Amino acid sequence: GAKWTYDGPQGQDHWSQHYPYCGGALQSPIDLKSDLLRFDPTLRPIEVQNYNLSPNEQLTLGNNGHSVQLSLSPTMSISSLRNRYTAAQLHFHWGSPSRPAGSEHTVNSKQYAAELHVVHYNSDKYPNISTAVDKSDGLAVLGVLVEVGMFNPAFDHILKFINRIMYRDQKVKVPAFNIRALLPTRLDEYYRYDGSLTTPPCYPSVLWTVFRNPITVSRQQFLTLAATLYSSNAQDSASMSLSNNYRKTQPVDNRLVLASFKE
Ligand SMILES: NS(=O)(=O)c1cc(-c2ccccc2)cc(-c2ccccc2)c1
Ligand SMILES: [Zn+2]
Repeated sequence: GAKWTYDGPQGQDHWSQHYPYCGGALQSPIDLKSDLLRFDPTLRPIEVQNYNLSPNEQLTLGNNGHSVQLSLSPTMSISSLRNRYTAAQLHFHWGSPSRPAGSEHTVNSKQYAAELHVVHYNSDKYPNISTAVDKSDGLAVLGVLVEVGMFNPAFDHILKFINRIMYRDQKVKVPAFNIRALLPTRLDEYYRYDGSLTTPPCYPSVLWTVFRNPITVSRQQFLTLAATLYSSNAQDSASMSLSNNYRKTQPVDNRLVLASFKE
């Protein structure tokens, strides 16, 4: 579709001109405010299957001009939801080298350095992700907040190849690794709400699970993520850095935001 950006004339305040859902209801991300949350004791720990991929398997790491994304094996899934959701891809949103604040969801207005999204589709109901992407029960995304702290060995399985996909539309095959190591230790503490894709076309088709506990990456790892990629392609004379690729928080309106834990 038409090209969109996070800032400027095609920036997020204008997305709804070409993508009407972006101006509609059930939009993501949101600010996860304590006084909005409702503790829900029926929310079970998230259970994932086959996240521990073999290094013999290869995944595609790519720069799509808006994020760095990694294709995932269709053997991976979330098994603890009403339907089975099969993994499709993961990608990140981040700030900039000078401002390590680029998460999409915020917690009591605190913005984290970055955010990881692991995108799954309802494979009980839909044959593939393209048919699922605009259905109200189509997608389930796991959101992981990222803060700067201890070095993260799992994150390096992606970072060590990032200089091969500096420009838009570049892709590279990489060895698979244990994707579970990118998630926080505790999968029983999370926020849950009905929302949308945080990029155009902003379909209100996502069951959001944002884990309470962030993962950490080292400052050097964050800088590598935030300072290496371009949103322009290799031929473009003027290179545009890929940074601050996060959508601002959206109105919650009368949505219920659930928590699987008591504060
Ligand atoms: N941020 S997100 O989780 O809502 C999201 C989901 C999907 C997505 C991916 C596959 C199937 C269905 C939805 C794609 C993107 C995306 C990010 C950057 C550039 C373009 C698209 C973002
Ligand atoms: Zn995302």
